[in-house]
Amino acid sequence: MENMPHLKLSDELNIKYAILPGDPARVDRIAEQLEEVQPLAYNREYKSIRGLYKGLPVLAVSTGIGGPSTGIAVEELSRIGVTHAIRIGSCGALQTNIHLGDLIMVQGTVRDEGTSKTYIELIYPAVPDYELLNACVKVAEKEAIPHHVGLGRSHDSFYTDREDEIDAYWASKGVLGADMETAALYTIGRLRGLHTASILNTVVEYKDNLEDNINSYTDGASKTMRGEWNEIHTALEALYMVSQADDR
Ligand SMILES: O=P(O)(O)O[C@H]1O[C@H](CO)[C@@H](O)[C@H]1O
Ligand SMILES: O=c1cc[nH]c(=O)[nH]1
Repeated sequence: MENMPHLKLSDELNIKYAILPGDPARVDRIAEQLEEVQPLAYNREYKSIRGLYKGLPVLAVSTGIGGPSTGIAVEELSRIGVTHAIRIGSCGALQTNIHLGDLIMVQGTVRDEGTSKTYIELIYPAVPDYELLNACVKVAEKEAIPHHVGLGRSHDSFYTDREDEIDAYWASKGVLGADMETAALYTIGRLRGLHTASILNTVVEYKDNLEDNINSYTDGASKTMRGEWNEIHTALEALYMVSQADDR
């Protein structure tokens, strides 16, 4: 048994399926959709619980903000035997038809961050596992959950003097939304043989005030909270679907 230095989890858990919020507070809201929940660890930004979804053992672990902490989480999860991981994040939309609480299923993401670059050159794509993302899309379609499928952009900064200009550029290239962790998850996950997907809940509409929206999100605005419930539900259903197919 090896206890991971950051997550403080070991392979004794023997759990293959994980959902990964950025925010540790989201772990408690994931718990509301699981049964037989057990707290596991809380070290730095990494808060973890285990629970059952329709009888399937699932791990929920927060990854913190940005690529570096996400990269560490992906590495340690892979070392303790996790094989499938879905990020349930939040994002700012980059298209005007995407509204608060809409989900973005990230089909590929622009690697505009530093962590994935430390692993492999930028010509390597940041893409999800096809089957896992497809399972997420099928759940959203079946349950009429508002969602969009397309490209994301993962970045490392929030408050530079060029944010509007950068957003306008990527919006003009058809990118749907921006987060900070999907590129590290997809790139490092794939290099380590993990099946990954990323679902992002829209907490800022395009051309809205970023700080106002983030604040209203933390205050529990209903559309974004509904989006969060939907992304957790979608990820859990998708993991369950894929686990059933793996068992056959
Ligand atoms: O809500 P999470 O999952 O943390 O995701 C988004 O929110 C944080 C920024 O506010 C960044 O981590 C970004 O990717
Ligand atoms: O605009 C936003 C909102 C959340 N997360 C981001 O990365 N950008």
